[in-house]
Amino acid sequence: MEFKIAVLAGDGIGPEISVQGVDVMTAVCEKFGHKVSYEYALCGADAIDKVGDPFPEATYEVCKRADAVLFSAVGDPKFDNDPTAKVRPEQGLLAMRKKLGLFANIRPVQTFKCLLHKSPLRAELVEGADFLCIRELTGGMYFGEKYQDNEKAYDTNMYTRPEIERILKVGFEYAMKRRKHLTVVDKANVLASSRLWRQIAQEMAPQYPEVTTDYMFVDNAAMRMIQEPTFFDVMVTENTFGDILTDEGSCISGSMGLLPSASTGESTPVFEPIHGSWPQAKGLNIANPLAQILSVAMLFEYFDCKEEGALIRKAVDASLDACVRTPEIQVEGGAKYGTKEVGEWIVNYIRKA
Ligand SMILES: NC(=O)C1=CN([C@@H]2O[C@H](COP(=O)(O)OP(=O)(O)OC[C@H]3O[C@@H](n4cnc5c(N)ncnc54)[C@H](O)[C@@H]3O)[C@@H](O)[C@H]2O)C=CC1
Ligand SMILES: CC(C)CC(=O)C(=O)O
Ligand SMILES: [Mg+2]
Repeated sequence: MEFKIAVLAGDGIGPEISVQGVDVMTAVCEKFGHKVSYEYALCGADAIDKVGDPFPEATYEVCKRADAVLFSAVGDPKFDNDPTAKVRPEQGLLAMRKKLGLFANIRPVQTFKCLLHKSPLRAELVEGADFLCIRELTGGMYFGEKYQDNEKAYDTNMYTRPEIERILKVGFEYAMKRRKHLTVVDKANVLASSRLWRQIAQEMAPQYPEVTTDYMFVDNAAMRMIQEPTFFDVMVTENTFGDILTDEGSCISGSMGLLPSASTGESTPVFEPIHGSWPQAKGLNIANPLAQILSVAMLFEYFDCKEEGALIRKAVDASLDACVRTPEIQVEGGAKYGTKEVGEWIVNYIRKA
């Protein structure tokens, strides 16, 4: 195959993990005889500083002509700490998702056997947890009408029937391919938007008689994820709830630096870690590159390159087993590995495999 990849490194730890993702992509392509080329483009705070726009038109063009986007993270404290800033790095990420029509964000939450004790939850509780959060990505509060003055502010949580139907369909279809259990997470006891989600889910469920569909309020789901994470197979939920619940999900795996995702929909898919730009770690070579590297595995799997994805997963497992890990998941007293060293170890493993 031939892959044209748009690389959007962004801010904070973004550029450091991006390099590792690209190197793994290149190593796998060499191994399997695929051609790969990269086009780098600006986004986030970096793009605001350089051209005044967090998702410049030139970046959009690069994304449109690519087969896939390898995205890292955006965000910078100088904007986080200025609630009056009119242009923000995160608007670039939202613009990319909206313009590319990426309505379905697939976020797998899994455990690694050797990291069970790194979860703040008891190992026996998280063992075997393996679920997908299907997060709606281009609607809801992040995109609804907003207003802000010194006395009043609001964000509108709006969803239309077609938006709900298409994301629920993704949820039901993933459930069919997995353990056939779909949990629709909403707040239908309070929110009108959630009631429409639940109504449409109930209308669609009979089309998937093999799927056990249940409905759970988001506050209860947040608790159940901690209490019994193995309960879940596929959960489908709106943009805001999915964003929050998957950060919580990273505690099941043991680190924010472990969770990849695929943002898919109407055009070029984007593969991105679920975490942000962790600005405090910028330049320190301590960020875990695995979320980015596993996003590359998801990229290959999206294009039906199963062996390529499996090799990356094998290399990641091997690095963890060999204790080649970044500080937040390192064994006590073990050798120290940085972002770069973990990435290089994985690339070498792939080359030798
Ligand atoms: N997709 C994106 O680009 C996202 C961007 N952001 C932005 O990122 C900036 C920082 O936001 P935060 O709320 O601090 O979230 P964050 O995800 O950047 O960091 C939260 C915590 O997660 C851990 N963490 C994150 N990435 C890690 C990695 N690769 N390896 C090991 N540990 C890691 C660290 O302990 C960190 O303190 C903000 O400007 C925010 O708006 C936040 C979330 C997503
Ligand atoms: C920074 C936000 C726009 C998004 C976010 O937190 C996420 O996609 O996980
Ligand atoms: Mg988030």
